[in-house]
Amino acid sequence: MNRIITLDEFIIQRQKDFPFATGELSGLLRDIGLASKIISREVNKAGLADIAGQAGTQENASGEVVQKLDVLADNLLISCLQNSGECCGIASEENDTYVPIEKSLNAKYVVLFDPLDGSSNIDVNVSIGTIFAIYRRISDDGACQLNDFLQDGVEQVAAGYVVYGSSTMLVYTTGKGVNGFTLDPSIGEFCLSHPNIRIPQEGKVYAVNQCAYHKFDAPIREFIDECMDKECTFRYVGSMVADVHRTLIKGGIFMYPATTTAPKGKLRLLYECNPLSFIVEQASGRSTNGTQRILELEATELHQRTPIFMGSPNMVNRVEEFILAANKVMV
Ligand SMILES: O=P(O)(O)OC[C@H]1O[C@](O)(COP(=O)(O)O)[C@@H](O)[C@@H]1O
Ligand SMILES: [Mg+2]
Ligand SMILES: [Mg+2]
Repeated sequence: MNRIITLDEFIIQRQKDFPFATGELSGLLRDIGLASKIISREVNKAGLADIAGQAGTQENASGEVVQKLDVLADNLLISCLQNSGECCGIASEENDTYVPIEKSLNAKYVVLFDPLDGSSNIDVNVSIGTIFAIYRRISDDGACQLNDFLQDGVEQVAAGYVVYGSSTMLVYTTGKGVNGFTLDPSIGEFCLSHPNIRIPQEGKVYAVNQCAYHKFDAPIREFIDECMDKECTFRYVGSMVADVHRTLIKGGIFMYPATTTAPKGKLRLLYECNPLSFIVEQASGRSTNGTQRILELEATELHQRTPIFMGSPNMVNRVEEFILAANKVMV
């Protein structure tokens, strides 16, 4: 039998890569690993009455319907992030504003997350996920401040996602490559299954909400037309985590462009786009809003949205060429 490397063991091993690390980040990653195991257990019961369906008539900060599992995952992450005492505050897609962690107000890190991504897929038993980003606080000691959360994506210290699919997988980066761990339910441990993930440089799969085709700008439609002419494969789960995970492993492009009805796109910069862009770039892929690198976009509000194009360099470069050409014509 091959030697099993658990997530906890891997995190401890990797601490050696950071000579001045004192173990705080490792504590946070372990907290997130624990929360993910509990969320995974609950997701596996998603069809059962007390977990299924909407959380009353509640809407989140973006005006979207909230599912019971969204609330459960949000609460679980907040409570597990208090374990190690290394997190001074969190910001979540489900909360209007950031939440200081009273027990560890002076801690060094803040964590931002989308507790359950793709939640409209819960009730139809399709893959969903959790996305997280960790930043070093920039304010002095004491309660965290808004600017601790409004940092550029390039400042991320670590980021990752968990996909609750045919198996549960946790994938993360601390800026030195990307590694993936599969949850072995029989021992309750995430085990290293995908070391040093690299995205295929030449992809042939495109993922986009094709129904919105007529609402996209002309260059995006031209790119999609070209994908169809070239007989690229089309895949779209409708859970960003699952679509990006497939893109990372098989290559291709995931896009959520601006539309005439959502001129800033749908996906959230801080909770979805930045962490997944950090992972994709660390796996040698690319991520852009069409004209600018996602990780360099200025964050001005917690629930900011951005269009996004991410994945294999050949396909991201190509969609950028269409956008650039259209912008030149306009000038
Ligand atoms: O239904 P659409 O417009 O294709 O949107 C799908 C996108 O919305 C999301 O579900 C939004 O995430 P949440 O479920 O966390 O709100 C993404 O995961 C997905 O990529
Ligand atoms: Mg989401
Ligand atoms: Mg969500």
